[in-house]
Amino acid sequence: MDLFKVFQIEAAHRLPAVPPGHKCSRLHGHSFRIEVHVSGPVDPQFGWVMDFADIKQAFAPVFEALDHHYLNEVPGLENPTSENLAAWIWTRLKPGLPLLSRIVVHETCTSGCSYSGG
Ligand SMILES: Nc1nc2c(c(=O)[nH]1)N=C([C@H](O)[C@H](O)COP(=O)(O)OP(=O)(O)OP(=O)(O)O)CN2
Ligand SMILES: [Zn+2]
Repeated sequence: MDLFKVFQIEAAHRLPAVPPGHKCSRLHGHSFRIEVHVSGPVDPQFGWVMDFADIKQAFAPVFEALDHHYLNEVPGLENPTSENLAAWIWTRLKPGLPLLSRIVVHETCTSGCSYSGG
């Protein structure tokens, strides 16, 4: 069974590796929507894979590190593409959330990426 919880992060960034004149080389912001997915068996006693509140608790340090920050200044996010952000979140969540199966980053309403580790 796969379950997920969605978080919204307001943050600014610019992409330093894009060619000169690319719109994303300019400072801009997004309301990033982050889906955190976990997969596992349904516990027959509780009727759930895990408590949504435990996903929220695991995500809290990530939220604090990213929300209302300039992502380029966050260590490890010097090039804050959706891809790098998804991998960055995965690396920080996986140790405390072993059932983590996927991170989905919605950078805009029409753009994003999905990362399952590895
Ligand atoms: N592979 C990636 N490509 C782009 C990324 C990225 O993280 N990974 N990021 C950007 C920009 O940060 C940009 O904010 C988002 O790009 P885009 O989808 O082009 O944004 P628009 O609002 O212009 O989208 P439209 O729906 O096409 O209007 C760029 N590329
Ligand atoms: Zn952007």
